[in-house]
Amino acid sequence: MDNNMNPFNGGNGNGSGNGSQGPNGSGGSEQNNPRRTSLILLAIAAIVTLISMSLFMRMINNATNQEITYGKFQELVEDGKAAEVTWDDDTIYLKLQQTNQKTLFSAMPEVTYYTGKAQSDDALTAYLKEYKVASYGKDVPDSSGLILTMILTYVLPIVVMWLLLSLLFRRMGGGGPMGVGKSNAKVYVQKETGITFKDVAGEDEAKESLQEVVDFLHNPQRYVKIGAKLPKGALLVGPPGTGKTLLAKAVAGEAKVPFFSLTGSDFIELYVGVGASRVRDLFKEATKNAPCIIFIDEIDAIGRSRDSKYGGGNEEREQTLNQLLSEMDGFDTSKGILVLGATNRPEILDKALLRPGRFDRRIIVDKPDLKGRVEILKVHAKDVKMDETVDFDAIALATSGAVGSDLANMINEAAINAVKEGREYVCQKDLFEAVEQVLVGKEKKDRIMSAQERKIVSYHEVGHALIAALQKNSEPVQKITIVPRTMGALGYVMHVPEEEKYLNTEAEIHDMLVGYLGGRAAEEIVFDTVTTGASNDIEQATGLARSMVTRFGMSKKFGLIGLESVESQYLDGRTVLNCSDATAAEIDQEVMRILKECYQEALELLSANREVMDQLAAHLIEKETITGKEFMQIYRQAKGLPQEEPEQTDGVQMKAAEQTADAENPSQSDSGNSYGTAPASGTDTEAQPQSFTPKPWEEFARQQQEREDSFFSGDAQQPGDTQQPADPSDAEQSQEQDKPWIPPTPKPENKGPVGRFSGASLPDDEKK
Ligand SMILES: Nc1ncnc2c1ncn2[C@@H]1O[C@H](COP(=O)(O)OP(=O)(O)OP(=O)(O)O)[C@@H](O)[C@H]1O
Ligand SMILES: [Zn+2]
Repeated sequence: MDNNMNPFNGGNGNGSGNGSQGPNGSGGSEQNNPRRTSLILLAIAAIVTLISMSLFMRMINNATNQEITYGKFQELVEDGKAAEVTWDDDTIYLKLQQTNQKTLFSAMPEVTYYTGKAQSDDALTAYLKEYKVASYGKDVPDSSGLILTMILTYVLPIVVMWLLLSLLFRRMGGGGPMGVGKSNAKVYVQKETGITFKDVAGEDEAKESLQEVVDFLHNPQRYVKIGAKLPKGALLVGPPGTGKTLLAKAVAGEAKVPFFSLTGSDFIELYVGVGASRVRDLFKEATKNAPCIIFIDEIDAIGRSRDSKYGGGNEEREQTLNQLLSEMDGFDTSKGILVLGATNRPEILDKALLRPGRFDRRIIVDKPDLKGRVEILKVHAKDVKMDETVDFDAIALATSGAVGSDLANMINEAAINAVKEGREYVCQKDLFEAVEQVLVGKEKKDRIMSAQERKIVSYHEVGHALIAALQKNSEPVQKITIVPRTMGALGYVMHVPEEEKYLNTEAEIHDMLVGYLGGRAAEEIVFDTVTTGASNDIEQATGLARSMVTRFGMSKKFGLIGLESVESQYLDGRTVLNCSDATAAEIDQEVMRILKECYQEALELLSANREVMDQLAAHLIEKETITGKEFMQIYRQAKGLPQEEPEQTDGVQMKAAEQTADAENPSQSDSGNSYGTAPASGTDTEAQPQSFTPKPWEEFARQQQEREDSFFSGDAQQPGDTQQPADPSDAEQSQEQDKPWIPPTPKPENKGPVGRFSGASLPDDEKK
């Protein structure tokens, strides 16, 4: 529920395309060993075969050859029983006359008799001639032919078999029959990657803790002299795409030591025991190369808790983990081996892995704040040509909740957009477009919507925007559009916060809820019927309202009770209820009550401003997209307010930023009317954008200006609290891209809901 609100958490924000994975170094020396072993093995196999073959041949020989005395030989010859006699240097061989009689044994080979040769060749020839026995001197069959046959018959098949097997094993990824269990760790020395702390923007605290480690690797003696020990391991923890892998590489780069990089799943193979032997191998190799860094990415793949709650009980994984635990105990840190791990799910790691002496440092690599985002944008914009309109502060403000990989992706999209339009420099408009692309997808220009559907969507979006404008606590509207997007939104309202926020007040959340429901309220007022387009709004509103009840202690009925806790704070922010079924039913009632009240309020606000709404909608239908500035102009005019920009308000009122967007997606079936050809599908609704978390209060002033000049600085997001506190729940609707999201909440203090959407900027002045 709630957690999902945060679109950025939703996983779309994951890694940018840059290869963030470990480096592929050259295969190290370990390659040679398997090859040598294979050769030795082949030789042994051949020798064994030959020996056993020759033994076998000798046995057959023994059965067919029989030694006799010389006297017996003479007797056989003289009796005329000999059929043929041959001899070599010192032996005479004799075959008997065939008996013609078929016996049981006739299939047996003929027996050859042999005896020592006592005469010279000539004498023997003469002697045999006398008895008319056929004779051939030196005509013994020579055994070399036999050996050749043997090789062809027996050794060749063995070799062929060996080759086939090796091929098979290699296919299976084991590096030859003997390669199973070798670690795939690639050694690469930092020079090759050239990543240093400078390439990692934001994340100053994480860099600081890692800096100490680097220093230790540089001068271990200094620490050893005092008696300090290098931490054995440090665990980098944080949401996907925040730069954990990048940081690990930067540590190796800064320390200029070899860097062994593996992913947790590299250890696990088909056979039980392979993982453990890979771990052993890895540490052996690392010890040889000390000082060095071992980096295990996605360590949860092997470090998952051994109890069954998180899917423990896998023999291979347990063995691998046990081996890792004992290796980490075993190595001597004064040699300078540091194990870095990275994970998005620290909560599922085995406790034994986290205790001091193993991964004793936990380094949080969280979503970047406003300043961090500006820095990340700058790092990635280094090699991109930008013109003078580019203002990273405005982009950063609009992307609260975005992580490093999202921002890297946005810069790249912007550059691609500029090229598409034939420009040589990237301008601010490209960047904002890229932000929207990442949040809500590209414009879907080929979707033709019927006039009626366009009208419905316009009123729906205007409903959201107008509520924002009428409320005090909403974020300013940056842009309203009814151009459908590929991620499902049929239209959306983008809000940009005036400043990054870490907390949301109850009033802000309430206004946010009313804003979410404003789209549906507008439909009901104007068309007397409702469509499926509000599904995402409803989902967002429900999640937010639920978090108010279960996590923020904002319901009178329940008071300050924690009814839900967040389970995976860095990934989807999933929550679990910790209350009885009866209470769960009451929670539902309470959520329903809150939503009903908010909807009622939205209906009242919009009904009271029906004319303004009609004017705005007419304008939107005609233009398709209007900026926040245009929106405010029409709004003021319709309300008879002075046109100038309002002053800034004091910092106090911060609005959470959020955007509301809605998507409408109507699936036809549902209530939606099916007017249009468009396939609207429900999908639309949901495109969720990612949400970024909001940030601090810096810069109020700036924002307003930006707003004014907005090219259109739109943005969407609401800010929730930035850091983790927030809950997700509040996130806004996804569909529209504007969702606010709430960040996961780690710290209690901050949990705020997240941003709100709607706030029109103007309202302040005019406040309803
Ligand atoms: N703080 C940052 N500074 C500069 N670039 C960043 C930063 N964070 C992320 N990036 C960009 O995002 C890319 C992906 O980051 P990285 O692979 O380090 O994320 P990760 O935290 O390891 O993610 P995962 O948990 O999904 O493995 C980097 O290659 C880099 O281009
Ligand atoms: Zn909506």
